[in-house]
Amino acid sequence: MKVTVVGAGNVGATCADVLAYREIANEVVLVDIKEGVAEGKALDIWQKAPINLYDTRTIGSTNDYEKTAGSDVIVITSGLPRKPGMTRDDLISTNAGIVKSVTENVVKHSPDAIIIIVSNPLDVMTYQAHLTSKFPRTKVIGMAGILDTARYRAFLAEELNVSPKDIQAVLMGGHGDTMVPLPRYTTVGGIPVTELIDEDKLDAIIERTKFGGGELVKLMGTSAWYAPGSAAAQMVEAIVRDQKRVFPVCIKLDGEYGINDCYLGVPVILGKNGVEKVIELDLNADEKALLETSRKHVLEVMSVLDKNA
Ligand SMILES: NC(=O)c1ccc[n+]([C@@H]2O[C@H](COP(=O)([O-])OP(=O)(O)OC[C@H]3O[C@@H](n4cnc5c(N)ncnc54)[C@H](O)[C@@H]3O)[C@@H](O)[C@H]2O)c1
Ligand SMILES: O=C(O)C[C@H](O)C(=O)O
Repeated sequence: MKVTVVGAGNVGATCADVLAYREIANEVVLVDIKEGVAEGKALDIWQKAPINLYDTRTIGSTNDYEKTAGSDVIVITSGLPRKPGMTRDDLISTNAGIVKSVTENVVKHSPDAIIIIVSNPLDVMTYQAHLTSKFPRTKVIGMAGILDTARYRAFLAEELNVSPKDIQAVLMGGHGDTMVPLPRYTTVGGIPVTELIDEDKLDAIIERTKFGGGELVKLMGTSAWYAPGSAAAQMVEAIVRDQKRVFPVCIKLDGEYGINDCYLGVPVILGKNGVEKVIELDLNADEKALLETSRKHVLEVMSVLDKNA
């Protein structure tokens, strides 16, 4: 299997590294616009292979998309990250242009690939890539839900002093402050989380999760990469190994949850065909209201992209 990662910055290089050392693909091509950066990082990852014992071939390219030809999966991480004081939506004008031109280049050389978007604002960049590629909606999807859910699970594991491995959860909606955590679908080793934690503590964890990206931007002056890069690699793994994993993934909704033409995170089954099924949960009135707020927010940002098109 061949995987291309566009953007050899913090998230892209981390994703390529995870794909290599976990041998998720046979070949990983890392592309960046900055001269030599992708080649250098790909070479560094390759030189780690004899130490960490893997044989995934990593290749770097400065804007030469010939090298990406025939990729099975493409991960797009190119674009600006936010700085303290910015929202993800502030990145739209710069990143929409980058995602559009990168998508044009990758689809030319890999017409059958599945595209995973990471660049922000995530839901709207997924829209951009879908518009540009004209691929089916099930093959142009965004990574955010795995990351947001991981943050929620990590905070819960810390609070309950249990292994993060035993926490299962679902988060829905846009990748932003309006994301929709679902305590009703959160379990700890099969036990509903609400039986193990006070309501006010759970509410505080949900609030922290919603602003989890911003917390890291404030600490580091730029956004996170270890968890995001690993989350994108986990989506690639589900596809190339046809694992049928159940993950929250951003996709254009086509009637599911009574929503049309909006890109939102929802639980799906992910396998060799991309999104193989959107899972429709029976949301209660409060959960539906939160999802509606999230939908309205994403639609507003989508309309900025439409105006600038
Ligand atoms: N979806 C998520 O959950 C999530 C999580 C973390 C980061 N992000 C987003 O991912 C993006 C990348 O973040 P980062 O921390 O890796 O940033 P970064 O600045 O470290 O890396 C971005 C890279 O993209 C490259 N690039 C820019 N234009 C390009 C083009 N036209 N072609 C190829 N490469 C190009 C840059 O040269 C740079 O190396 C940001 O938009 C960030 O907001 C999303
Ligand atoms: O917060 C950001 O700007 C990056 C990313 O979306 C994240 O959640 O870490």
